[in-house]
Amino acid sequence: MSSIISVSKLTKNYADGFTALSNVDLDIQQGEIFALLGPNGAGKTTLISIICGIVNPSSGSVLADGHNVVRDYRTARSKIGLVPQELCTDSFESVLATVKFSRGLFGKPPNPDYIERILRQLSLWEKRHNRIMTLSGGMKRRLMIAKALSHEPKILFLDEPTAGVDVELRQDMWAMVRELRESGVTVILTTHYIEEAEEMADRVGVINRGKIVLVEDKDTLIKRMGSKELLLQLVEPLARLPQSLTGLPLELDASGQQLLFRFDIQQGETGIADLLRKLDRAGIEFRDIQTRESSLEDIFVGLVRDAREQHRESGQSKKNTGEKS
Ligand SMILES: Nc1ncnc2c1ncn2[C@@H]1O[C@H](COP(=O)(O)OP(=O)(O)OP(=O)(O)O)[C@@H](O)[C@H]1O
Repeated sequence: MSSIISVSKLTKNYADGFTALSNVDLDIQQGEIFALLGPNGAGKTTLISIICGIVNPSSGSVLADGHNVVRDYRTARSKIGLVPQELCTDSFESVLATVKFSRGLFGKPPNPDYIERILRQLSLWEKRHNRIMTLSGGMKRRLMIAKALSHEPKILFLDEPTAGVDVELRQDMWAMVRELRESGVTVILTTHYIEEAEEMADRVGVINRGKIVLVEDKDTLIKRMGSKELLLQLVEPLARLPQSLTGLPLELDASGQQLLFRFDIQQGETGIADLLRKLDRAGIEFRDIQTRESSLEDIFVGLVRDAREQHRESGQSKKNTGEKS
């Protein structure tokens, strides 16, 4: 698969001096659903806004379908559809008129067949003559997607597509996004719902304090979710793992007093019996044993916390050296 969006060394310093993005590298593959996760203020909207040409980067570059979003703005922007968080439409217009108008803004010639196809796909065709103010909340959200797709973009950004939406409508949205992917559109969504990323995404990226801290295949993350940890408190601390235990998914913590063994609960054979035999043979005794399950939520929270601590530490060391943070 090739990259349809390529973000390279992207930094954004706002006018007040705040650095919202710092040296971000990210590649989105053609035809995937990519979920961008991050806590409030992490930089998700800033990143999307730069890719969509709404905000100027301070340094670095973004290519959308091979076109530089600053130097070749019009062509790059025509490849992208953006569904913002807020519903913003003229409520007196009809559904059909507003979608046609959006297409016209990109200088595309009329294509009634295409407009009909997307309105049918989004279950809005029957409502095409309705004024927007008469639509339900769910229909208005679908209309925002129809507007974003009106100029036949290859890439669709969905900013918090299901924020404040009920469970049923959320599932409809998920089904629809999958259909869009089937039709060849690359979808990038931001979300606060880990469950949503889990349900929909092919890959997941985590952003925190303007830095990408993880990009990973969702199935790999799911596997991690299915993994459990076994913690063994040792009677005597170890300086290092003995040779007979290397090659196992086993880690010795910095104090040398705790062993962490990771295993997959979905596998019939966990490897615990083998581990215990090997510990016994190596003469390693433990006084306590605990199991712990890690979820995607844990992984996410852990990543964000680690990044926060690193940030604090680097701020501290800069203070110590008198450097500005
Ligand atoms: N125009 C601006 N001037 C100064 N700082 C800004 C500006 N826009 C955003 N910021 C700051 O940049 C940081 C990132 O904001 P951004 O909106 O990109 O985050 P986000 O991840 O989308 O957050 P949320 O999930 O809350 O929407 C925040 O600390 C925000 O206050």
